[in-house]
Amino acid sequence: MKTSQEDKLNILMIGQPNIGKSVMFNNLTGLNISVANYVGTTVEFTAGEMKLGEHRANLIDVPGTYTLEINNEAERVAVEMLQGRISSKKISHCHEEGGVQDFKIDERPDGVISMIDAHNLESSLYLFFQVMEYQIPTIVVLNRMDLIKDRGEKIDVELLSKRLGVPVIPTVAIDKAGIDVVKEALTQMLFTGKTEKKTSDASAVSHEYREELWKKAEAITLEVKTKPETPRKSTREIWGERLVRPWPGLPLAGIILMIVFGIVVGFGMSLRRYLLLPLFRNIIIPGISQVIEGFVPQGFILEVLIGEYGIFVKGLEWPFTLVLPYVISFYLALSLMEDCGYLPRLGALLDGLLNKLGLPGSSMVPLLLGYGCGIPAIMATRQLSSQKERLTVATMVCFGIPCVAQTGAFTSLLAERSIIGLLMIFIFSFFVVFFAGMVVFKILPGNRPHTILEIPELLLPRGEVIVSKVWSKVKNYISEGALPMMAIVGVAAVFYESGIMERIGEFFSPLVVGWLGLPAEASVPLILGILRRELTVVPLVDMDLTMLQLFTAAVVGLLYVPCVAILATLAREFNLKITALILLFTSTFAFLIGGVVMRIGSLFL
Ligand SMILES: Nc1nc2c(ncn2[C@@H]2O[C@H](COP(=O)(O)OP(=O)(O)OP(=O)(O)O)[C@@H](O)[C@H]2O)c(=O)[nH]1
Ligand SMILES: [Mg+2]
Repeated sequence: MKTSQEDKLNILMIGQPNIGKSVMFNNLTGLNISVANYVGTTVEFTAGEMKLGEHRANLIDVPGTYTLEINNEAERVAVEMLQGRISSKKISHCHEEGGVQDFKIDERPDGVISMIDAHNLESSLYLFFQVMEYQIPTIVVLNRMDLIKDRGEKIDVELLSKRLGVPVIPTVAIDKAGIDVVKEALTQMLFTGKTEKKTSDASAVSHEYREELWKKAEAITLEVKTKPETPRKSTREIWGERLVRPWPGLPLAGIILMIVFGIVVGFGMSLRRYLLLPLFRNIIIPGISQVIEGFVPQGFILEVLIGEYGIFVKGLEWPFTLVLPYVISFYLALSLMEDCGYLPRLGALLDGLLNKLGLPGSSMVPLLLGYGCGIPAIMATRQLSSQKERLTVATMVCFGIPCVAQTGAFTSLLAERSIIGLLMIFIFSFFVVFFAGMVVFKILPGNRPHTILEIPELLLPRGEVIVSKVWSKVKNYISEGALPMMAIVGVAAVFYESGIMERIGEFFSPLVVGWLGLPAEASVPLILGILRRELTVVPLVDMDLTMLQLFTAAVVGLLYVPCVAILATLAREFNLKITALILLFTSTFAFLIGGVVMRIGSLFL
């Protein structure tokens, strides 16, 4: 085995989507990768190190797949992984200290953890049989045993193990139950058992063959599973079903979304007003300013550091008091919806609407992720089954879905002046996204493939998961959002103090002043916005704008180009031509529609 960690063995964890692989991965490696209650959380392979007694091994969390028949990108890479033909770039290797490193696996893995969902035994077994064809030493982890108990069902684990011919370990990953036994079984398989690898390229996927596998899975399920005499449904299951039916699902969805909006805006605003703003304005910024004044003489440098637009004034105020409160409130709301399994239910409810665009309900997840950040959203489109769907959803995300930082900026900009204005921006965004999706889907060649929407269990959200998710997003925002924003403000401060900003303003003034009706200084955010999306909006907070100007600027900011990081993701996931087209169309439409909004608005306001 040639790996970058020469002496370590590589173990793949393979199973269906949303059955707890990533929770198990975190338990086994002590790392903290993202977990969510919907299909397709893991779109990249993640590798981490696992201690097995005195040995160490690499564990690789493979994104969930239903089969190994290469129906989509995730399945293709899973197969390449089993065959040991994967390029290093696709795997992010996490360390306990944090950080990600390139990792390489160019031979067949040494072992497989085939994760099986106790709750969905039959279809899990189908995948298991396909994994077994690669003839790699395998153990089965039978997860979500708690859900079986809820229903009053039983699984004969010993008999299952006998039928499958490999060790089967029952677990409840979220309660860390069974983890030690999994480690023990792995140690046995890898270090005391025979790990000889036979070569095999399993690709026998004829129709008859698949039928045969299904029959086998069904027969074993019938044999090992006992159902209670009077099948009972848990309250969770009953509500899980109610929420996807139009009645009472739709009205409840309305209420839930209002609550979410309330949490994001209300909680975020209170955090800003009562905690972060006073903290930064009255304590942190004056404190830093005092220290800097102590040893930097009056002049250009002092102005860049602590002048009106200085690095330690706006450079702290914008990221930490304008955006951070909403990063916290948004991820709190999203994590709650994610963890309890509500997101895909929303997808199912809106399936009809999405179908009108030609999109499956499952595209709801990448679209909603886009409200956090466009990058994971574009990556999550990998789960969609055709290039046409992927591109449609990616375009929708780029065109009109504000990222969380931008939402924070919009809220700070508009909510205090007019909640209706803020709501209108979101409704407007919704229409733009819908329209962009419809047009792109029409233009692109290809048919609508048939897809099935997977609805996960409705689960009670757990406090510690929510806290750890929000915390990891906040850490991520500080290192990848706030610090770069400070640096950009620093550069802008140099331009501002040296008078270059004014000249840039003059240059763009026909467009910004003449067409959009904004003051000349508003061209600055448009330039900064290419670097970070929220910067199209944030600087406007400190300008003295009318309501119509605010709204126009917000519309331009919303439709304006995606930030550089998203452009890079687009280029990587699709290609340069598509990236360039998206860049061209977003910027053209932003100015075009911004001007039109201003003209129509001035008729009324
Ligand atoms: N009831 C119950 N829920 C579990 C268990 N293990 C995980 N979960 C929940 O199942 C959901 C999915 O967990 P993940 O670890 O993200 O699933 P995954 O298999 O990695 O999913 P993909 O990355 O989409 O393939 C989360 O909400 C978990 O909290 C378990 O043993 N019992
Ligand atoms: Mg996962």
